[in-house]
This record gives sequence, C-alpha cells and structure tokens, in this order.
Amino acid sequence: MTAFVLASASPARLAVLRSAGVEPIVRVSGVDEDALIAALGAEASPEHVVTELARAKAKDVLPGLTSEGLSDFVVVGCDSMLLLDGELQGKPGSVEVARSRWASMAGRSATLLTGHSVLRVVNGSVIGDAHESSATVVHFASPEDSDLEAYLATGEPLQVAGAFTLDSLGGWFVERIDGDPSSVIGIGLPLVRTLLGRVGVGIAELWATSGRTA
Ligand SMILES: Nc1nc2c(ncn2[C@H]2C[C@H](O)[C@@H](COP(=O)(O)OP(=O)(O)OP(=O)(O)O)O2)c(=O)[nH]1
Repeated sequence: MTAFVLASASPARLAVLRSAGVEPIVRVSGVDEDALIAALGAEASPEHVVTELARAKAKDVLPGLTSEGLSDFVVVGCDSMLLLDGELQGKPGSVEVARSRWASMAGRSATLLTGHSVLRVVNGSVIGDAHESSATVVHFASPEDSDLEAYLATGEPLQVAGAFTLDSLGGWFVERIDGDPSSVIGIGLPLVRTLLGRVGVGIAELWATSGRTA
C-alpha cells in the first residue's frame, strides 16, 4: 500500500486531506523560502516560484522518511502565495502588513497560486515525480473598517498567504472565486489527483490505506 506523506506544517492542508479521506504522515520541511526565492531571481515567473518552493519542501523531507523504513510512499509538498498587482505575497506576519494588504485588495481580484510537488518513492528510490501550480482568482469584498480591524485582531490573517482564508473567518470577505477552492486553502485536490496519476498512484487506494469507512 502506498503511504501519503504531507511535507507541510499547515493545519489547513492537513484538514483538507483528512476531509477528503486521506490520513497523511506529516513531516515538516526546513526550507528557507526567502533564500530560495532570492536564488530563483527576479525573472522567475510566479508559477515557477511556488512550484519550486513546493518541490524543495517535498525533497527536503525525503532523507528522514527513507531512514524510517517506509518502502512505498508519495510525498506531497505545496506552497501558496497571492499574486496581486504582479507581486507575490506570502504571509503578512503583522497587523500592519495585513492591513496594508487589505487596503490594496479590498473590492478587487487577485490570484491565489499554489505550487504542488509529488514524489513517488519505492524502496528508497524516487521512481516518479510530477509538479504543477494551480491558480484560483479570488474576488474580495470591501470589509467595513470595524469588521476589518476585528478580523486583524483575531490574528488569523497574519499567518496565511494573502492575509485571508476562504474556509474560516476570512470567508465573510470573499465574494466568489474562479477555480478550485481546495487550492485556495492550500492543497488542490483535483490537481493532486492528476499528479498522483502521473506517478502511478490512484487516489482511491489512498482512501483505503487511510482506513476510511464512511
Ligand atoms: N485555512 C486556510 N489557510 C490558508 C488559506 N490560504 C492560505 N492558507 C494557508 C495555507 C498555508 O498554511 C499558508 C501558506 O503558507 P505556505 O504555503 O508557506 O505553507 P506553510 O508555511 O503554512 O506550511 P509549509 O511551508 O507547507 O510547512 O497559508 C485559506 O483560504 N484557508
């Protein structure tokens, strides 16, 4: 049976996978995202940046897994950033930055890009890999100042790419999206299904390994 390893500290990605019938093994990568972005250079396309970050995360957790004796598994790494006015934005990290992000995006649209990297490992060797990014256009509402300040005060927008969530408090301020909702949250299920297929893994077998009955 093929095991599913999520190379991410993201509780959102874990929740999406669990809701979709997969109980992953979680391993957190130690990738220096800022250093990798700098190394890719200013010419790198936004899609290439998030995909390379995802690939680096998946690759980073490999050595530990093979030493754990796993014989047949897939590793999935992801990276999400918001593309607004041609600039890729990660997590704001502070109320001030999150407030300025909302000043730019309220009432407008932006694209949430999520890079995905899938590695198939059998008996310690990578026998297949597939990488691709997904793009979802997010149409933002214009929150009332009091609501926005209350949202900022919760701390939620500080720790997520683009300073918003679709599936939590931020959902009150998203009018609609064009594209895959799971990709906005952090891991695009239809794209991961396609990438798993490219490395010879069917998604239903992963439900089986997770012991899902209902
Ligand atoms: N719940 C939720 N989380 C979101 C949403 N949009 C973005 N995020 C989260 C998912 C990720 O945890 C985070 C994006 O940051 P990264 O892609 O760098 O992942 P993160 O640093 O969290 O973990 P990782 O680098 O994968 O170990 O923002 C959303 O709509 N809902």
